[in-house]
Amino acid sequence: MPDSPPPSDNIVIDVRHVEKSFGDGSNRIHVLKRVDFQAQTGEITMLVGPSGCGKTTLLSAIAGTMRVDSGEIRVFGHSLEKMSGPALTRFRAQKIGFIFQQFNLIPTLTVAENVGVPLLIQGLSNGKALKRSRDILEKVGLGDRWKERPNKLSGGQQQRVAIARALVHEPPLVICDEPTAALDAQNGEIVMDLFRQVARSADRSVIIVTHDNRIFSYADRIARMDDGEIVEVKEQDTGGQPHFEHPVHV
Ligand SMILES: Nc1ncnc2c1ncn2[C@@H]1O[C@H](COP(=O)(O)OP(=O)(O)OP(=O)(O)O)[C@@H](O)[C@H]1O
Repeated sequence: MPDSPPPSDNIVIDVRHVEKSFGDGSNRIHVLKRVDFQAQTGEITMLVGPSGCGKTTLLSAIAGTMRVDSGEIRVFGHSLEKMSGPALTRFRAQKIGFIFQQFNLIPTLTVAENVGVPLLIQGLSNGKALKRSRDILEKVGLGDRWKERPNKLSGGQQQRVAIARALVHEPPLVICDEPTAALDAQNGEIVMDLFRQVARSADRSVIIVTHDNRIFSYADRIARMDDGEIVEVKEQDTGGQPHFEHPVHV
């Protein structure tokens, strides 16, 4: 396949003709079928679609935690396929904050130590990392829980710790899989306002996979996926004042 032209300045994610299958022989399933997808800086992009259509698989490919079979994924103009494993790991640590469905908190560390992990990877001292971790824990409403172990917290509180850890090193790209699933309206609003702040920066971007119809008004762009393909992309005017909906059903 010919090398793609470099993306325009505000395209942060550029996915072209990406395919991915799992399994062999008669068990083989073609999960991503020639996906094309873009996301821009200064925006929240939501990826929606029925369960099993391939959203998490696409997110994992963009996050560089899973290699694809064919096609190309550029993040900030860098082609992920062309990076070696160690280079990809370094790139991810610097550029991307992740929130996955499983919160992946380390049970033996305190809440603040968990949040500080990306800062330690970047070489900050323990003291500075702790201060910044406590600051962001304050913002997600967990300022008083920093010394606890994660298993002492509820599911929604653990989700907020995972969100704090994804944002603490101020990565230019934040990638989230169902970030509000375990959150009540008040905490959902706090978290979405934080994502909104991130996406207000001209050089940052937030991608959210979600089934949560309470948060759709925060999206600048909604990409709908079905059966391994992006079938529709809609731009939304958030009017500067998106708000967390109180749903009839979630
Ligand atoms: N590592 C894997 N090995 C085999 N099959 C997989 C793997 N990961 C995902 N799949 C399959 O790929 C399909 C798409 O899964 P994926 O998790 O991407 O869907 P999704 O749209 O995110 O679903 P949901 O909304 O329920 O989270 C499913 O059929 C799933 O079983």
